[in-house]
Amino acid sequence: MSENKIEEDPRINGIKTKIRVVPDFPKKGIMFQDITTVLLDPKAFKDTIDLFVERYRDKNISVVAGIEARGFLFGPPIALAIGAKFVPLRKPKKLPGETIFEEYELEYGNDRLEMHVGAVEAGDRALVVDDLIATGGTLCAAINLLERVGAEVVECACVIELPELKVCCRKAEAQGEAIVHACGVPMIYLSYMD
Ligand SMILES: O=P(O)(O)OC[C@H]1O[C@H](OP(=O)(O)OP(=O)(O)O)[C@H](O)[C@@H]1O
Ligand SMILES: Nc1ncnc2[nH]cnc12
Repeated sequence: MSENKIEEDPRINGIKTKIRVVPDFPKKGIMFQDITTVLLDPKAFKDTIDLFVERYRDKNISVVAGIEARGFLFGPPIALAIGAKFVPLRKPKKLPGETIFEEYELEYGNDRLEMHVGAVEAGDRALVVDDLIATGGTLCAAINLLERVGAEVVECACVIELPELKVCCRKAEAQGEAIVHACGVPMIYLSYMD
């Protein structure tokens, strides 16, 4: 996956230094990557958005789909800057209209993503945005939702990739499990934790 990292840009290191790592949250053994500390620094936050906007502004993206909750922080400014609509992919029972859903497993539990019927149409060109990829289960659920209604998922964009779980992703990929790359969608990320 390293070929998909935005390499060499001096802004990346600045962003990376603003990510706070909290051990044993939300439960023992998890090294939680906290992006709220990036949001406290206007330059790091702007650099994060700009890096994605520079990559996607000429890719004819018609919809940015943001994953609840942290994809809602990065997705809308990217959507506004590239002139795309923003569609929230939400956790269960939050959307008031008719929805479709996908279930998935997390590093620390199970969950489900829902999307409003009609928000994304066949032929839409989609970018999926989240703060972090761990196992890829969440992104896969998002991709499935978008593809079920006929959208083309052009790429997934995350700020952080977890290196220890990347190994799991590669293993899963080799075994042909349904992870992000098995869905056939390229993924870009800015920074992973050393
Ligand atoms: O690659 P995966 O293993 O699927 O994990 C990544 C997902 O986990 C986190 O969200 P979380 O489910 O903790 O929800 P939150 O943003 O609402 O806290 C993160 O923001 C991603 O959405
Ligand atoms: N280690 C982690 N830090 C922050 N968000 C996560 N989502 C899944 N694993 C995570």
